[in-house]
Amino acid sequence: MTDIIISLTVEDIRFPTSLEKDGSDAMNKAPDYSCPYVSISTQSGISGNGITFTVGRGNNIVCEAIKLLSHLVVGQDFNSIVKDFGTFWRTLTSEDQIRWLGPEKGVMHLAVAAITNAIWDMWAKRESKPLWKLLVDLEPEQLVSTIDFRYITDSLTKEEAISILTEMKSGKAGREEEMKLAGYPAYTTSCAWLGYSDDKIERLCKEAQAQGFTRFKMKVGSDLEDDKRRAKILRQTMGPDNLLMVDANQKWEVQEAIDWMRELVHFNITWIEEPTSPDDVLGHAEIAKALKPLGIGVATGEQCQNRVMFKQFLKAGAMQFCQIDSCRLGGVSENIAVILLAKKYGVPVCPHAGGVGLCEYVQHLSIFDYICVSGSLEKRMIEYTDHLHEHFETPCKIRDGCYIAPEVPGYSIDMKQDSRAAFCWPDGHVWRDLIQKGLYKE
Ligand SMILES: C[C@H](O)[C@@H](O)CC(=O)C(=O)O
Ligand SMILES: [Mg+2]
Repeated sequence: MTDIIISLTVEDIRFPTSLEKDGSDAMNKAPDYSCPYVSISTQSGISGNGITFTVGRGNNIVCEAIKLLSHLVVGQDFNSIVKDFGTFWRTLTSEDQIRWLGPEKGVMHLAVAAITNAIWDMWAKRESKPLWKLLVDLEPEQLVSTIDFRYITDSLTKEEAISILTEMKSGKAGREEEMKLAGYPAYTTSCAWLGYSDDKIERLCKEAQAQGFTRFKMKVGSDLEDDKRRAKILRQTMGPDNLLMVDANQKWEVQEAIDWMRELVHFNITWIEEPTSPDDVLGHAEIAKALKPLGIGVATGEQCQNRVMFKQFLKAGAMQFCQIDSCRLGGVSENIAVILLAKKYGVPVCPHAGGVGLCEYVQHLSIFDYICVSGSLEKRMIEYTDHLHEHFETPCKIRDGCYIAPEVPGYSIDMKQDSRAAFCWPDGHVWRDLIQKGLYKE
């Protein structure tokens, strides 16, 4: 039986997070967490929502890119899509003329992510399962059929992917129980955005510890003396045994990254994230080699364009922590491809979640990773940021510093109608007020 997709709409939703410097870092000094919000529905009345993430200006361009792709979605049979998701995914990334705008990178790939995330949400809702559970219950062959293996077969074939998933069937039920009871370990970035004062960092770190967090990330890269002072505050507040990660958001040259991190080494740092350009595989490899004797790994991925780039980072020893991004990669299927690649190369996956809705999303991916692919929590944790959860119908839940497995069907991204109306750019009343006060320009 067919179930034709009859509509795809997109809204430009933005939050004025830059007013409080929430989300600020060395490269993005004043981000306004934003998302194109896609809604898709079928003739039988099933619907799904999806987002991708931007930091404000340009969100409208991604909305336009989504509209440009919509003719490839509307009119398609939803049941046929989920039967052969990989083929459908390729139609979105390989449209004869639009492909020139990527391929599989930048604005067009963000658009693919929003659309396919919405379709996965719709699929999970139809099965009355949270997305992670849909993934866990799919047979290896069907799960693998959602992936486009083009350009990665030299490193991971369909057959290898199926055998990884088949081997990991053993112990799945126990791991699923564990995720429901104890959850997946998290770290918080929310104490130490670059624009926060020293007092605020100390206060937020204490509050986060009281909530059960033992792992923290701090933004670095603008001024070395500032970084040392802030790292000292954090270390003193969190104590010597808790984990500290730092994130430079692409600020440095390769040698500069190595030198800067040598200056911070005595703060006992687990990883340096995005030390340099996200495209510089060999540069990352050089940094990783230099920092290995200091016990510091390199983490990257939030701006890693696609599975092909991840393949190179993983093969070159250029990332010790693989930071998949639910909205930068082309949705769930491409994230699964990278999770499988990471397993093959023995690199732990620690998803990026600094942005609106990303915590809601990546919890599903990591829980699936643990149950079906890695089977391990060693060196693995999901980022948590404490912003904007109140706008979602089913926000992620953190207990004792861990994400608790979601129970509600879908991909946890339904945004409240009131929030969408208030924060719609530029006509939502929140934006109208801010524009009128002269704080923003249309
Ligand atoms: C602009 C975003 O807030 C970015 O700083 C997030 C990020 O790098 C992270 O969460 O990691
Ligand atoms: Mg980062």
